[in-house]
Amino acid sequence: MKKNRGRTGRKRRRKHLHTFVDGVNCSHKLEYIKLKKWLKDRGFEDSILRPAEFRETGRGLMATKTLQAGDLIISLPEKCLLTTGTVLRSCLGGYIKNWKPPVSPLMALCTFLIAEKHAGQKSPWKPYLDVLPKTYTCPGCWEHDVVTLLPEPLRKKAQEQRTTIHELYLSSKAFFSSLQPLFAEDTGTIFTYSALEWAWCTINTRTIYMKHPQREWFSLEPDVYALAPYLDLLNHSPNVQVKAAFNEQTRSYEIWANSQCKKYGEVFICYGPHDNQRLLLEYGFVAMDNPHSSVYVSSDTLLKYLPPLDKQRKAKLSILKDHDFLENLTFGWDGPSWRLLTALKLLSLGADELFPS
Ligand SMILES: C[S@@+](CC[C@H](N)C(=O)[O-])C[C@H]1O[C@@H](n2cnc3c(N)ncnc32)[C@H](O)[C@@H]1O
Repeated sequence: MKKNRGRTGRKRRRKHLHTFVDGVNCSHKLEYIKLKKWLKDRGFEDSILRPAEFRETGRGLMATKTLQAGDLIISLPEKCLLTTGTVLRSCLGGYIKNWKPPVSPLMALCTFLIAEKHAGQKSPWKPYLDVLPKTYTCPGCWEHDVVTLLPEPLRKKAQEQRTTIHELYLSSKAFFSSLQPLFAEDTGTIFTYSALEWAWCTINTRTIYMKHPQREWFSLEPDVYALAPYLDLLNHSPNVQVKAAFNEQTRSYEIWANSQCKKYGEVFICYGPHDNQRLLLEYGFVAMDNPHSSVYVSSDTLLKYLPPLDKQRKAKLSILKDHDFLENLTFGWDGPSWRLLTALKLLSLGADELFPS
């Protein structure tokens, strides 16, 4: 009988494979081949990373060799980055410079993404746009009925996110109309609410932090965004550390490993010490085994346990409200946060302690 031919053999082989390979390499797909070529034309030298599908985290980047602390993970030349500078150099630049009141850096980037997506084959950014997600999972994009199922205070934050995008859309309509000379179609059919929602989520979930000097053509909001093709395929892990910054000498955005990553393992970066509520709101996912996990205590819950006959109830609430202490009250792995403890301490003060004579 031939060895390993049966079901047990197949199972064993699969198990053996899984101990080496965490994800399925998808670098052979046409969209990634085109993206790599596009990046190479802009000076990108192939890195040790490959796009892959992972069971736990979806699409991400896989290491083709073991990475040690101190290794360069990726170096993306300035020419590959999409910033407000890119937008100002495009045909949108003149319109942005002439528009009053000035648009925000975020809005300029959203407009650029929508316009380039609309340009299709004609867009020089097509290979990048083709690998961007078609939809996003941030709560601001969820159906209203689904958002109402969320617990407070997450529900309120999700509704605020939706309102933010909606207000941005309404306040930008006139600016979008001003771009009509650039398009054969009615701008109302190009710069739609769903197009803005997609662009807004693209910026909010994928940009790297890169501070640019304040420019007179933009509003005063900080200009700290850069879209970094390919590098933005890196998923988040709260348990890794990397060094990431724009290197003025090499004129490239570089990421350096601070810990080891095994060959064929997923390479992660850390988006910040975020709890799962923040990850869900800003990036549309939650992280397993998140050391920053916390449970939010809504002000309603807090007030439920405040003695109803407390004569100082109104005064205490007013102090907490004025000092913004009715929000972001949490329990973490180490117990109540300092903010929650402070709020609880104030609520449990006796009348003589609250206003000592
Ligand atoms: C910068 S992109 C990373 C690449 C992304 N997975 C992709 O396919 O384009 C950030 C997005 O990746 C996803 N993501 C990042 N880290 C994740 C994780 N640990 N688990 C699940 N999804 C994650 C979230 O959808 C997030 O908004």
